[in-house]
Amino acid sequence: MPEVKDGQPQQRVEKQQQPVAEQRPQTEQQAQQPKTEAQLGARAEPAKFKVEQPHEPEQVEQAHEPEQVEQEEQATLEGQLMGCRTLKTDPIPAVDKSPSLRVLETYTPQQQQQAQQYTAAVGACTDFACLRQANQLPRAPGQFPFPHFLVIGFPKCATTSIYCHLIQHPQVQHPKLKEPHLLTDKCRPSLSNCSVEAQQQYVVEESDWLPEQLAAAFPWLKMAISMREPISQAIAMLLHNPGSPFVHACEEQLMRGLGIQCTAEARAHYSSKLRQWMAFFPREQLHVYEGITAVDAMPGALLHLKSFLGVDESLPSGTLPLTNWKHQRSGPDELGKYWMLRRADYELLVGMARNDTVE
Ligand SMILES: Nc1ncnc2c1ncn2[C@@H]1O[C@H](COP(=O)(O)OS(=O)(=O)O)[C@@H](OP(=O)(O)O)[C@H]1O
Repeated sequence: MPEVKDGQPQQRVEKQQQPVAEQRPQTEQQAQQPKTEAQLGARAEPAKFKVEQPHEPEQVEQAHEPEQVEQEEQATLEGQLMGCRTLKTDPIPAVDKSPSLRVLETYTPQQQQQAQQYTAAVGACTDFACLRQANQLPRAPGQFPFPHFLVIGFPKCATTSIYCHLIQHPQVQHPKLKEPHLLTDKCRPSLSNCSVEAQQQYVVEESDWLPEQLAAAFPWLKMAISMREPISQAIAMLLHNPGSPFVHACEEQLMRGLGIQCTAEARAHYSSKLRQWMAFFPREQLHVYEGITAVDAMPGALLHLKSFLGVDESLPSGTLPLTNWKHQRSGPDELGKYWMLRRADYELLVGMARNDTVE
């Protein structure tokens, strides 16, 4: 999970070089690869909710020459941006993150020491109990407790693009992976029982226990919740992996124009999930935004998101990249056969969406 450092130092000691293969968790192969049926099924289930979770604490790096550190940081960023290409051939341009480090110069030696000690303590943790203890340490001005925010679901609501945008923000300390899969059902029923090893098996995207546990462990946490107009969200869910048995099972309905039964399974069921998060987090810590996938609404939605997170709204840019879109994952021919949406089917979908909204 990105840790926002509100105008405060990005601790270079937190950076850890990885082998190139590990640096590219969201490469085209991985980010754009169709997910397995189990993954798609899990997303489609009403009880599931996608969570971008806290990143594995990074180890303290050995001291390096400043030039070498700079080169390594640039290489790391380029590695991460590999999975954030707008199109297969157009990488998102890297931005200069150095201005965020200048705030260090305004700190007194004691504040610098506090900032470094806090960052090192948090970075050395391998479980939630340790993290809770590290968060008792004094922090430098502007230094947020860690983790500061989560970007949570819903699936197919441009979360990859949001990750790609935020990892370039100089005030955001981001996870190495977009979805680190840090929490697994081995954590149940208590996050404090989790070791980092256990947490890495697979995500528990379950809103029945997670909000309560997270609120208890990190009461300051801010939650950004991305939503999308429900019809295109459901269609995107269905076409996440056109070659999958899940889609084949629905093929007849899809060929008729996205049959109601299949689409019903793929729906996000926004309200029931949101209710569970709202039960445990105060409203001011929840930012629910929709329309970020709509051309007209995107700039405003992006500004509001960054304002909620407490970071400079103008950085790294005012535009959300377009990543992980269906035609990038599959050829247009493969998808094309599913685009014969008839008026009657469309009206059924609208009716379903309206019911969702009423609910
Ligand atoms: N900037 C921008 N504008 C408009 N639409 C956008 C943008 N960025 C991502 N998207 C669309 O978001 C869909 C992918 O969402 P996710 O990355 O959250 O998908 S995933 O759940 O992580 O697989 C995917 O939707 P579909 O193409 O309908 O599948 C993307 O096209």
